[in-house]
Amino acid sequence: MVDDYTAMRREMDAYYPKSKDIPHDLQDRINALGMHHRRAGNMQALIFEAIITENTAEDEPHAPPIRIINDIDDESTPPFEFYYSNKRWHGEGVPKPDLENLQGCDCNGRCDRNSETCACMKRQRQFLEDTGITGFIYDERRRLRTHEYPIFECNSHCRCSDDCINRVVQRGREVAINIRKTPNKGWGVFAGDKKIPANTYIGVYAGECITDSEAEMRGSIYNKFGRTYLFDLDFWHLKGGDEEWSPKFTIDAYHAGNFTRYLNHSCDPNCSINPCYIDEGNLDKPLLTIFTLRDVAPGEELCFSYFGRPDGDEEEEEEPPAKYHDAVYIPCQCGARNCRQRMWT
Ligand SMILES: C[S@@+](CC[C@H](N)C(=O)[O-])C[C@H]1O[C@@H](n2cnc3c(N)ncnc32)[C@H](O)[C@@H]1O
Repeated sequence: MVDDYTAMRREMDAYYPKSKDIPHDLQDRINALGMHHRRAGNMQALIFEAIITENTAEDEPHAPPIRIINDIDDESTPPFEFYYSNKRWHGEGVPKPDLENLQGCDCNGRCDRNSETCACMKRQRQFLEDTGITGFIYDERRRLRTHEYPIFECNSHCRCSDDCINRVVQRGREVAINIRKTPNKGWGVFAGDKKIPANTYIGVYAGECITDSEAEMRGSIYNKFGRTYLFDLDFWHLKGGDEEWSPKFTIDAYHAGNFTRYLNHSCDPNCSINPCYIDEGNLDKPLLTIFTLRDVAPGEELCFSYFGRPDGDEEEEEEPPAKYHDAVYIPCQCGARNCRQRMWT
């Protein structure tokens, strides 16, 4: 199955999704119904779950189905305001995926973690120098060996096999998760019935890739209703020591996105966000990939820190980037012992 899937991806090299093509017909029809119909019992949850399965069957063939659960109030599903998708949709002014500068490896079968010649290994090694890690960033069980470092997976130009150890994010989600209503943070993402081990891939923060100026404009609209799904492509390895550097692109999961748009903030997060490159040679456009930082118990909520990884300096309050000058502060409801008590949205 994975073999077929990767072959299909290779053929589709030339195709990339664009924001203007995000389907919205179903969302429009459902939103046109009266509130009575939109809240009718479990029907909505079944439709929502079916849409998720249908829209993601190709790119996460091993994923257990996602359940929508609400034992808090009578809102049967999150609002039907977005197109459910694991893909990245390219907005106006955003360059298409750079496949010309994408280098593949010439390995046979699975890439060898001790190889001296694997091009993907060499590229990865450049970015792991200060960690002391040799080999790929994944271990034999496909778990992440260090967090918040750029991940360079084998790609469509590589000769290695589909079961190569350096292909993890591209295989799609394999763990069970549910979207569940929380008492005080809206909807959230929770582990399914099984424990999720530390360093496991959870999902990709999917959505529209938009320019910095578009993000600023959308940010001030979202701030008015106190809910934002913007995530800047802002990582240390892109700055190269340049104090003036600012992110060129932002991911907006408002119009299109997947379950990761429901990940809430925690001051003591159990997940991290990591930049990852697969079929993209442009360093400014990594995928945002979510991995567990520690073992997650069955049914536990999955959260990441909206302010980057806590560095232990609790006195230091992170400020929103200058472009989100009208960001709104709200009380943080994460409940962690080290909670900063407030967050910006
Ligand atoms: C990306 S959305 C997360 C999903 C959101 N709960 C929902 O129902 O759509 C971010 C929003 O969730 C809420 N949120 C997330 N983490 C929170 C926290 N720790 N405390 C309070 N609200 C939170 C805020 O309204 C924030 O703007």
